[in-house]
Amino acid sequence: MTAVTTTPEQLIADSRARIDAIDDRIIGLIQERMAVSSVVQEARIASGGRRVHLSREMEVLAHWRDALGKPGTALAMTVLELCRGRV
Ligand SMILES: O=C(O)C(=O)C[C@]1(C(=O)O)C=C[C@@H](O)C=C1
Repeated sequence: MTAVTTTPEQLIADSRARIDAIDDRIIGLIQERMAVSSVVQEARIASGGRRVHLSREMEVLAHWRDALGKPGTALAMTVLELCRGRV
């Protein structure tokens, strides 16, 4: 069997490349979420409703908090702001 040695520098560089790739996927998913969220908001506005739906936002915040703890709530608030603007 051949031992494969990795230097710390190589491990860090490889891991950072993976992190950058993961960040690109997260950004892509957020952009996709923004587009879907716009569809919902525009449909609601077109039928006489408001852009913001607070009880639904509470469900979204709870979902993120349950998965990621308190920082998940802060992250979800930022995601919601990206999706519907500032309230
Ligand atoms: O689910 C909705 O009703 C949406 O409009 C989507 C969404 C979201 O991005 O999650 C955006 C604005 C609303 O205030 C609530 C939630």
